[in-house]
Amino acid sequence: MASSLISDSAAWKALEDHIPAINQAHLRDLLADEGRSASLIKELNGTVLDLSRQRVTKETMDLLLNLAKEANVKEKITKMFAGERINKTENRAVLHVALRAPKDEVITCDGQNTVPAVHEVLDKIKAFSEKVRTGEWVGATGKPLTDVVCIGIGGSFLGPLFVHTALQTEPKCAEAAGKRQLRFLSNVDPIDVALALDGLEPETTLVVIVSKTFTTAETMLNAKTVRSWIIASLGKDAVAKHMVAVSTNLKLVSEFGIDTANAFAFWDWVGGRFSVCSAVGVAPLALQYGFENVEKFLQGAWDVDKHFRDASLESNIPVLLGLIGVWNATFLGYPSRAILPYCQSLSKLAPHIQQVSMESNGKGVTIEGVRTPYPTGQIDFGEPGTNGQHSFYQLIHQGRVIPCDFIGIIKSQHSVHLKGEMVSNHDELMCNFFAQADALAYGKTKEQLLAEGVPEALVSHKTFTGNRPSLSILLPTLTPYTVGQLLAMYEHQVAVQGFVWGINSFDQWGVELGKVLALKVRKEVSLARNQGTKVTAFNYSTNFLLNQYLKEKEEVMKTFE
Ligand SMILES: O=P(O)(O)OC[C@H]1O[C@H](O)[C@H](O)[C@@H](O)[C@@H]1O
Repeated sequence: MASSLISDSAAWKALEDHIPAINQAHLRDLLADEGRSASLIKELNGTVLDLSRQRVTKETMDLLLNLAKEANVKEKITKMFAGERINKTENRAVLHVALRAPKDEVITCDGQNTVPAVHEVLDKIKAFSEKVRTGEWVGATGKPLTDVVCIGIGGSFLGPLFVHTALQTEPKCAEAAGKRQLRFLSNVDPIDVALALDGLEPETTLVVIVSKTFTTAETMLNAKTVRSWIIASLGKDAVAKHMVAVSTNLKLVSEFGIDTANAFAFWDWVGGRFSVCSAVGVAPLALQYGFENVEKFLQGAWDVDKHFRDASLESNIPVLLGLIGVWNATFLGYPSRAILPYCQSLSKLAPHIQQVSMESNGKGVTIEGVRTPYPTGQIDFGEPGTNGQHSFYQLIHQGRVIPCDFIGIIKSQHSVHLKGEMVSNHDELMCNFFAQADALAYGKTKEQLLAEGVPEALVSHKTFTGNRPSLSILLPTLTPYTVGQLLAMYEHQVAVQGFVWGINSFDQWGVELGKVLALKVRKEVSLARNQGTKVTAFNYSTNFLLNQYLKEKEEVMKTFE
């Protein structure tokens, strides 16, 4: 197939030609047009998306939609849902949507309906989690397993952590969790092992090893370390009662010593960073919050999936989000995006979306392998508001332009209103949510400052240029259902961006080189430690640093087995 670059298309050129017109317009003026604002506000099952503070006009949106047509976005969505192998470099389908499809849906891959297999695993998790939660499944000494430690990294960690953090303060979920604990062990740093196991007893702990491949070095070393912790206290036979696994590689699970009857499968058509709705997230979350709550989370994601699959481009929320992302990152030249939830329970949203977005779209070539002459991907970061306001917002207001995603919740998980205070605590938080978006858009002019009597010498320091784009997402509540919606909106936004850029959002070759080099370093470190020799295998700097590091003999504080 001849490779064609989207940037050679007339639709792309029309957008480039349109940039000067947008550079003439200030958000202050654009926001005065109420019709424009109304047309940029969308709603889906109670969740509102407001794009009116983006640097776009009706013409921009039309041109972006033309670009989506030129890039065959609709066809690509259809191919994704049809189970075509759109992840060409790995020859895989991309079917995380099948993970949340209800039983009566048909989503095929290689002529096979995937939905029954998905529900078979869900049923297995339901039965297992209920047994553990009710105490029918006990540990080696007959005690119920009240604490769960999940071992996994990357996609086998960030999604479950995000959802867990969002649900742990939700009243119904908190009640369902009771005194149970869910912890995560991801980093191969032994400090993370110490933190994850601190205060836990092996006899009441269930370990869930989560790894798509079951070969990830960090996860395997952590799994072996925690297995030793269990064996040291309860003996070898305890492993079957205290360790279960989630993986696509059941052969390696079994070789590790885990009975595959206690393993929860998923499939190669689920990418790691899109796997939170598979057993990767469902197993730990069902253990903590009960299966019914996790079902509602899947339902929220599925409702957005259906909308993404069926809605026209013009009214399709993930498509619009994706187009705005492309417009900002590629055409307006804003390489970053800040994810700013005004909700402490969403504190792990940004780290999760970082992987979903940056591992997916951080590519330098098109799906046909041609170097992209235009920038792709976004640098994502974020913190909950109001914390971020007292940290990095200075740069966002007066330094570089960073498009912001503001996420607010209408009804808090925890309402407090002190007598005598003008507003409730949640209202106080949300006042900031509303104020920040307008502060960025409108800014503050020299004239306003002078009228306020600001001394001349300070005027330029206190001036805000404004015209800084943001979008607002308003969720009615933060429940398993809306967390599912939010997740799917971001997942599909990322896919749309990749579809437009013409890249493969579903592979991650960029993580390989470092892993391979680490193997070589490991070999040299082991040799040097065992033989007391100096490292000479690398460049001057690496040899120097390694020898400096190896000078000190490590004092091992703990050895198991
Ligand atoms: O689930 P695993 O096979 O252990 O993989 C964990 C992680 O490994 C790599 O870093 C990949 O880049 C990630 O996409 C993946 O999520």
